[in-house]
Amino acid sequence: MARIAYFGPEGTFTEQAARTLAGPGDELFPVETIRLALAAVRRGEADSACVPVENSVEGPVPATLDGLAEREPLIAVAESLLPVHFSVLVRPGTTRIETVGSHPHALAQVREWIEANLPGARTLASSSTAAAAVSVQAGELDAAVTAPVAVQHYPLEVLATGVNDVDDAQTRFLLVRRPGRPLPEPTGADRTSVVAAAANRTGALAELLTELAGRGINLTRLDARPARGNFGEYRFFFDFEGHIAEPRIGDALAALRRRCHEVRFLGSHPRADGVRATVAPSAANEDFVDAAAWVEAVRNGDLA
Ligand SMILES: O=C(O)C(=O)C[C@]1(C(=O)O)C=C[C@@H](O)C=C1
Repeated sequence: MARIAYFGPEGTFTEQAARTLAGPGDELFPVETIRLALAAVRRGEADSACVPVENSVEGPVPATLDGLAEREPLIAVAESLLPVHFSVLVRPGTTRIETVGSHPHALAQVREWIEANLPGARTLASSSTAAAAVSVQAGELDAAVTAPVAVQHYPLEVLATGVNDVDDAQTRFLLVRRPGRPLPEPTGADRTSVVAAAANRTGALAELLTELAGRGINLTRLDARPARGNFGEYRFFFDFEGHIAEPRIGDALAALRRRCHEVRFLGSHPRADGVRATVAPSAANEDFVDAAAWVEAVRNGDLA
């Protein structure tokens, strides 16, 4: 039985994602912020944490990226992809809506709906969608933009549902744990994540990308976040197809390690969408194994 901390309170999208990732008998508990969910794992109060990492409309979740790049390392061992549809919840009997709250990622995905349907309402950021529902219940907000399941957790009414501006929006969530145990096995449909700090000079990022491209590795995400030390210095977050157990991926990670003053491995795990890696010609794992065997044989004086 594992204890899984999730970005709560109850009724968030993250709770739904955590339920898809939990095993039978696992115990889930809500934590107020992404930072605290990661801290619970670092402190050993949780075996793993479920946190959002990227949304197809609003992009990366900065608190998760920064939280994984700093302090003791954590490793993503699984992911979940959820369709994101929003409801607007109000207290029963509400007739006037002056304030609408939600997580900033959620507010950004319903901007057009609010402009068209609640003109003049002020939007206010909450720590999560469900935290906004708690504020509505407490009378601090008039309406909350939440996951449809939130209405099952709070004594509120659905004013409208399906209010998202983009129909097929999705959010990807990670299950992270401390290092020190074997990684998930490669499946052929895996994602590897790293964060790297390159030197602040011409072409440094291009060189890293060339290391990946030259090994036929397909990127699925690239984000930059301030390194927080010197203004203008950035950390780069790379997600790409493949698993560190594969020779071409191991080879690429070794190259990033050589080129960067800081590289942190953030995990290799199966992709939730099951998309198998596309491998460029001459970049298959067998090609790497074959080429390494040839070099070894030449070194030994057996071949020329
Ligand atoms: O607040 C929640 O319900 C969350 O799980 C967070 C979060 C996010 O960070 O993107 C998850 C999915 C939605 O895109 C909106 C909010």
